[in-house]
Amino acid sequence: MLSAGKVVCRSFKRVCQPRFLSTMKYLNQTEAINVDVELFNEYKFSVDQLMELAGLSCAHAIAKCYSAESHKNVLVCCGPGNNGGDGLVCARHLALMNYKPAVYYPKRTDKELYKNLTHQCCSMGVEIINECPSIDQAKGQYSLIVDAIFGFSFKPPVRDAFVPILDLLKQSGIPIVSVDIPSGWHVENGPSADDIQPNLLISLTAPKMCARHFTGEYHYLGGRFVPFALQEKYQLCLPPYHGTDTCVKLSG
Ligand SMILES: NC(=O)C1=CN([C@@H]2O[C@H](COP(=O)(O)OP(=O)(O)OC[C@H]3O[C@@H](n4cnc5c(N)ncnc54)[C@H](O)[C@@H]3O)[C@@H](O)[C@H]2O)[C@@H](O)CC1
Ligand SMILES: [K+]
Repeated sequence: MLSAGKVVCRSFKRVCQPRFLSTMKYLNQTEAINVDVELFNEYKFSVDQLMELAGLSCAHAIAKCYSAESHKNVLVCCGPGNNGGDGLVCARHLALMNYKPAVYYPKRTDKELYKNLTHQCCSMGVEIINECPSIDQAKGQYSLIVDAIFGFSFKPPVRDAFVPILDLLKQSGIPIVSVDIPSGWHVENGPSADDIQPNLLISLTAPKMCARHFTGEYHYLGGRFVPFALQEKYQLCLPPYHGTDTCVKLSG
């Protein structure tokens, strides 16, 4: 039985995975919001449950692409919404995985969950920086930047408070890891000419339409929490995760 299972598994990977990749759904903004609402309202997940799994999967995807030895110092930029929350969780897990993350969180959300996530980072020795670093400071200190500024609820144009940090991401040349959506990109139409170009994109739940325009090195899917019935309802055709992995490589 075991060897028959292995054969099925091997042929599944070889024959079926490319089919999944070509039929995988890329969600528009409304579909992304609807899946989100359904997870909370129908399946009764709490925000912090999903955020923990999302942020953990981001830390795992980062570790698969950039080792703590070669990319120890990581600047994690967090925005005001749940994408920023994923960033705070990711920073905490990176610290546990022997990276040295620092968090830049310019517009803090006045909610218990975000206060707790920030407190956890502080208590675990993650530096919280209050000023947006200059390009020279960033180049001297960080070898990787995590972009957890805006996710699927972003509506262009970028408001003034976030222009300096997005300029840093555009101009520093430090590799960028974008969580769910490259910040500043239109969620459906993708980037305009001067938008950031991440090296690693970690789509969460299912890729959004803008991910079709991603040309960076690695694309991963994380957020392994979507119930099979919900995957079927939205015909997500997600690729199979391997074993106990929390993320799966889509390209790279
Ligand atoms: N089920 C899901 O789909 C899950 C989603 N999660 C994360 O949640 C994200 C979505 O979170 P949210 O809906 O809170 O939204 P976002 O985190 O995408 O951003 C919303 C925040 O950004 C601000 N904002 C929007 N447009 C702006 C602009 N042009 N300039 C400046 N600020 C702007 C809004 O005022 C709001 O504070 C996803 O992308 C993903 O990262 C995960 O935490 C877990 C599960
Ligand atoms: K982002």
